[in-house]
Parts: sequence; structure tokens; C-alpha cells
Amino acid sequence: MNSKNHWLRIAKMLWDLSPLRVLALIVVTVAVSVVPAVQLQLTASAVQTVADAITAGGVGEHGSAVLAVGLLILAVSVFAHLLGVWHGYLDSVLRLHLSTAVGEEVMRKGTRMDLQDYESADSYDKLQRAFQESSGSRIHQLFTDTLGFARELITILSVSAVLFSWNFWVAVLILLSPIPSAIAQMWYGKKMYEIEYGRAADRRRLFYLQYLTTTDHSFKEVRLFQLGEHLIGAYRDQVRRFLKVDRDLTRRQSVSLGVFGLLSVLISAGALVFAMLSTMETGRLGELAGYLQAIGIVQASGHSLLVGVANLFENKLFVSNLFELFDLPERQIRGGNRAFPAKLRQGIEFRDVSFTYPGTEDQVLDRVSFTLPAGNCVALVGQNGAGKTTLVKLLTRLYEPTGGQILLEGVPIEEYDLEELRRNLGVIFQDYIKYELPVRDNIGFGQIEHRADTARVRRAAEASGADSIVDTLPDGYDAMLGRHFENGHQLSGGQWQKVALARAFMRAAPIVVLDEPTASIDAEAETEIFQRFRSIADSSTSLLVAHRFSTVRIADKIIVIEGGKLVEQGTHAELMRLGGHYAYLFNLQAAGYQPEHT
Ligand SMILES: Nc1ncnc2c1ncn2[C@@H]1O[C@H](COP(=O)(O)OP(=O)(O)OP(=O)(O)O)[C@@H](O)[C@H]1O
Repeated sequence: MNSKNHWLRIAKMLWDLSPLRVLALIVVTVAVSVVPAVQLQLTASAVQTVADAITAGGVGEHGSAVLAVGLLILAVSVFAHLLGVWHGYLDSVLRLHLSTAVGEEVMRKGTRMDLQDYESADSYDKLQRAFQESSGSRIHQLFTDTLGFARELITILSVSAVLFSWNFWVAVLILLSPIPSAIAQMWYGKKMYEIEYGRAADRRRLFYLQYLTTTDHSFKEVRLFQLGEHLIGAYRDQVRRFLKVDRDLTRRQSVSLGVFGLLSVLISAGALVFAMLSTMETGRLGELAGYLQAIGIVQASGHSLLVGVANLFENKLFVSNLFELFDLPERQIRGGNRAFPAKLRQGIEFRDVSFTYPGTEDQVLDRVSFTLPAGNCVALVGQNGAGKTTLVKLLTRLYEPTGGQILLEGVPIEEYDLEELRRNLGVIFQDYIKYELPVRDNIGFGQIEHRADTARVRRAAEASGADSIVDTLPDGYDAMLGRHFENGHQLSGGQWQKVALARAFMRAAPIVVLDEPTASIDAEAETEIFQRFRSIADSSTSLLVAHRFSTVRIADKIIVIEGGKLVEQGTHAELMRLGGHYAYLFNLQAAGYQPEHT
């Protein structure tokens, strides 16, 4: 996308936020820009009137002229001061509005992306970079830089008009004077930016190393595996590599700034000599004062103008990342118009379902076919990496099968309205979230619109066994969980899992999918939870991924997956009779619970 489009988008965003403020900012910027030229004229007039008064031998008839110029200088200074304050105010308010709007848009974008964007290393990297670099202040900076560019340009043009009206060659020299030092500065800025841009991946690695040594999440392993020194060493090595490059660049910058800056000084001095000669010719002493002031203004504005161009370029690249993020395609997975059935009669069927993760070659599921009859509980078992969670992701439509079909009541699942389908699914994944929020949210998020309904939250907690944990907390359902915020209560792994399970039960959905929901819960509590779950949700159709066979055996049907293929299915008794893979795994686990000599 070209920069013109960027600019139009930013202008539109700002305009939509506050058209009056944008207009006011533009007007104020133009007004602020011409102040230096006016002040230049006034300085020249002030010196000239005073000089004329002295030449005339006293204030006398020149008194009123001196007073008038004095009052004008005062008025312009007050005006310039007030304009400056107003400019700053408008700029800050627009920045605040823009940061808020962009921050919100970035979050919204995050919620609209597909799981695939988060799970593929390539797109995740892109997404994270865009999220990290995309702040509203970058956009605002681009806007401010552009306005700043316009302001300096107007200042230089208006000051030039005054200078050229006095003396052509002095004007040319004064305007040339800032160029050499600004070029040196620009070159350095561009080089530094290129280097930093190329360091993006290394910077993230540094950030990660710091993260590992400074968060509660990694503290235990870092301390007990004694990784601290290793991590600090890796950090130091990387920073030293940066330092070497930066030092070389800074040295070269100093040399070039020294040489080019000298050239700027020489041109300014030349301009001053010319100005003195010209004043001696014209006798207009006021202009000499004006030239002296102009050298300062042009040096500052010219420098800002040229360096501002480099900043503009740099910010434009960052802003491109943000717009790239905004333009990423959303929600490729779409639903149809079909309403979700009032009651499930047939259930769900996986028909020859195959799947390969995007950007990979391996077929993770290979023509898997089975049914999940309405009102039944089906368990999925299989070794790590067999494809169980992938099946859950397909059923919940986080991914689309690359082959075959999933049918709900005999109709392809993609024909159902996606939002409605998801509303009718109660799901908990093995990597569930431990929300650092009150218990009410942790459970109520399962059905956000009933979050305030304590009776309902309590029923869900009772079903998962989380109620006994909540009873011990001082604020009950309003108690804060986790350690990140004040008065938070940290739970054990199993307790967190019961809370997460309550979240899935909160929804009272006709289809419940539990992906290893009880891995951290002790066997006794687990059996109890499932018995209760089956009695509460006996009409729901559920899919249960589990490793513990004591849980699995309560299912109406068990599906055994191996290397992405369905290898066996049946009830616990049927599979045991079959004496195949399930029986082998069951016996293996059962043997683990037996004393060695019995
Ligand atoms: N996002 C992904 N991109 C590419 N491959 C993936 C992705 N997620 C999982 N896989 C691969 O798919 C295969 C099946 O993974 P899946 O998570 O479905 O296994 P699982 O049976 O649930 O295992 P576990 O019991 O360990 O949870 C594995 O080989 C895994 O490496």
C-alpha cells in the first residue's frame, strides 16, 4: 500500500474522531508557522526604529514609533504563546482519542482472526509484531510529523520571503547553512533505523530472555534448574553484539557530524559577513538584527524539516505494519443460515474426515469416520499426538477438514449459523485459561450474559466440584483468583481445572466437548465429577478426550485413534473383549495401579 493511502486512512480516522479539532489543529499549525517570519520583521523594525531615534539624537518624534513596535512585539509574543498552548492541547487530545480508538481496533482484530493465524509460526510472528508495534501513538506520530513538516516548511518559506526582500545572497547562504549537518544527521538516522529494523527477531529474543527471568510463570524452573546465569549470559552476548555495531556507527556519526557540521558553521559565518557588508551598504541596521535572528530560525527549522523527513519515513513503515494487520483477512471460516435444531435426534457424524494443518505436509487425520449419537457420551482415546485435540478443533469449527465432512443431524456442519453453533457448544480445552479475575468471571464467562446470576454460577460450580473451593474463599464468588492482582487467591492445578470445568457446565449446552478436563484432578474427584456430569447432562451429547481409563469406561462409546486413524471403536466391554489396542493400553494403565506382587 502506498503512503498516500496511509495518509488518507489516518486523516479519515482522525476526522471521524473529531473533525472540529482536526480543523482547529490545521489552522493553528499554519498560524504558528508564520509567527517566526512576523517576529523577524518586528525585530528588524525594533532595532531600526531605535537606531533611527539614536541617530536623531533622542526619542523625540520617534517615541510613538518605538512604542508601537514594542506593543506589537508584545501582542505577537502573547498571541504566539497562546497559540502554542492551544496547539499542544489539541495535539494531546487527538493523540489520546486516537490511541484509544486504535488500541480497541487492534483488540477487535485479534478476536476476529482465525485460530490458524495464531497457530502457524509464520503468521503468528507477523501478528505479534503488528500487535506490539501498532500503537495509536505511532499513527499520531506520523500525523504530527507530517504537520510538523508542513509547519517547518511554511516557516522557512515565510522567513525566506522576508530575507529575499532584504538581500538575495545573504538569504541564499542562510538557507543553505543547515543542509550539511542535517544531511549527516539524516544519514545516521536512516542507518540506525535500518539496523534496528533488521534486529526485530533478536529484540524479541532478548525480550523473551528477560521475560523468562522476571515472571512468576517461569520462576520455579529457572530457579531450580539454575538457568539464571545461562539466560543472563545469552542476553549479555546478544546485547554486546548490538553494542559493537552501535559503537562503530556512533563513531562514524561523530566524525561526519564534525565535518559536515563545520561546513554548516562556515556557511553561517559567511552569511553573517555578507549580512554585515550589505548592512554597511544600505545602512539598515535593523536588517542585521533580522539576519542574526534568521540564522537561528533557519538552522532550527531546516534541521527539523530534513530530519523530520527521515522520521516520517520511519514511522510510515511502522504504520504499514499496523495497517497490514488491519487488512489481514478475517474469519475465513464462515457459517450458513441454518438454525441450530431445537433438539438433537440423530447427533453428529464424522464422515471420512481428513486434516492437514495449513502450511504443513503431514496428514494429522486420515479418513476418520464415527458417530456421536444424540444424548450419548463418546470418549476419544489415543497416545500423545494421535489427533484427538485436532478432532475437537474441527468439531468446534476452529479449523475446516481438508477432506470428508462433519454432519450435525445429517446436515453438513458448515451450513449452520456459526455464532449459533458456538452458543450451543460447551467446550473446555486442555490448555484452558486461568483468568486472573474473580470466580464469578472464571465460571460466568461460560455464558457471559448470565454472569451476574449467582444461582446459575453456583449450579455450574456444584457440577464440577468447584463449589467446595469457592466456599473456602472469603469473598465467595466475588473472590479474585490468581496472583497478578491485589487480594488474589492462587489455586492448585486441580482446583483451577474444576473452575474451568464449571465454565463449560455454565453453558448447559446440548453439545459438550471436554478435552482432557480432569488431567490435574485426583481420580476419586474425577469419577464423582463425571457421574454428576452424566446425571445433570444426561440429555446432552458429549465428546470427552481423556487419558485416564477409569473415566473413559463410563462413556457409551469409545473411539481409539492412532496416528490420525481410527483403529477401534465400541463400549469398554466390547473393546476389552476385542483384546486390541484399547485392551492393551487399559491393561498397561491398570498394571500401573497394581502392587508388584499380588
Ligand atoms: N497448529 C498445529 N500446526 C501443525 N501441526 C500441529 C498443530 N497442532 C497439532 N499439530 C500436530 O498434529 C498432531 C496431532 O496433534 P493433537 O494435538 O491433535 O494430538 P492429541 O491426540 O490431542 O495429543 P495429546 O494427547 O498430546 O494432547 C501432532 O502430530 C501435532 O504435532
